[in-house]
Amino acid sequence: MKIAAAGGGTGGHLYPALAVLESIVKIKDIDVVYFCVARGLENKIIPLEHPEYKRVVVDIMGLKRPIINPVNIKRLLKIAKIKSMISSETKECDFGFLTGGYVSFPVGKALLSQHKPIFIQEQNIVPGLTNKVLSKNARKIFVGFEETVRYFPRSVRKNVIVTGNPIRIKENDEWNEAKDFVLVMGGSKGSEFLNSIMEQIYSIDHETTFVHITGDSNWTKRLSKFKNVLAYDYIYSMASVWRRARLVIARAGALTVSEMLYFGVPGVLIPWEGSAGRHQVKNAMYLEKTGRAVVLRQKDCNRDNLLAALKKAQRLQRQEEKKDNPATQIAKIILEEIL
Ligand SMILES: CC(=O)N[C@H]1[C@@H](OP(=O)(O)OP(=O)(O)OC[C@H]2O[C@@H](n3ccc(=O)[nH]c3=O)[C@H](O)[C@@H]2O)O[C@H](CO)[C@@H](O)[C@@H]1O
Repeated sequence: MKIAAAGGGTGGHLYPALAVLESIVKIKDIDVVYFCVARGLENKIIPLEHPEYKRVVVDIMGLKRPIINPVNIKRLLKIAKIKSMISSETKECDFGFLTGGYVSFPVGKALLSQHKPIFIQEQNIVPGLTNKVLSKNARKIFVGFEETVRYFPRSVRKNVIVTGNPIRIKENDEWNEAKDFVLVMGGSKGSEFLNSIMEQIYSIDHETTFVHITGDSNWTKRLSKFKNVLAYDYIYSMASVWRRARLVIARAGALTVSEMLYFGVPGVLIPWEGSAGRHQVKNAMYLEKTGRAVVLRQKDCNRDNLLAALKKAQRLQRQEEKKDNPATQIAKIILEEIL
């Protein structure tokens, strides 16, 4: 059997897909065909970590927001052009697992036109456009949060299953450069805003150990001059990092938020206000409501307010790592449906 998988551009779409695919393959020997965005993170990570997957590179770009934009006509025409290439690849596949992002749209459409079942997974509290459209014909829709269900059309809600977001735990994930530190991360691409506000904190806090993922080699060099800061462009073994962290200061991408809950690490969230439908704000608010984070809006985020938020977050206890990974549950449901 063969599965057509897509979801990428950023880690927030890619890692949940990998977590589920790895769980599926553990149970049943299925070949994976992964549709990658040419400039997406998946096009870099998959050859490194899953050279056995067939990689199909799709050269498209996401639609600009707001949707009514002349640039989008050109982008939609491009999607139409590569339709036949995608269809000839999905012809070989038996079903699809899609985690959103614009590449999932043409792949989902191609599978549906060939009458093949698709399964989708939504990470954010507010679903993305691709998942909302594809949900109408999806066999099952897996969501990270209970609140997400009401954002799907009434007619498809019976197919929505609340599982929590799949957590990617890589085999041989063994980062051990530090322990009991404050992790700083701006999602899978880093955040210029977090990098620069944290530089102000580092210039006065010389005691706390920080592990800071910058997403940018210039920032890594610049922040490495502080003795108590371990700066990285990117880390490939995040499970071990989470297991060793005491607190986190981060953007509120769905996977950051879900990993905080899964690994039991509390922290300060400064949501990226530009996210579609302001979904990061909703992700962050959810975590604050559950008592696992202090939320600081970017407009209020200066050095002193961030220090105060950090102090407040220090009162939140670290919790035990969760035992059940939603990735396993999703894999089992898909296989029950397919086999
Ligand atoms: C800028 C942007 O478009 N962000 C979106 C993107 O998140 P984005 O990928 O930026 O961030 P997320 O927090 O959702 O996920 C990041 C993922 O990358 C991993 N990681 C991160 C840094 C690193 O060095 N190594 C590493 O493996 C994290 O452990 C996590 O699994 O998709 C998410 C899920 O749809 C959305 O909620 C975000 O709003």
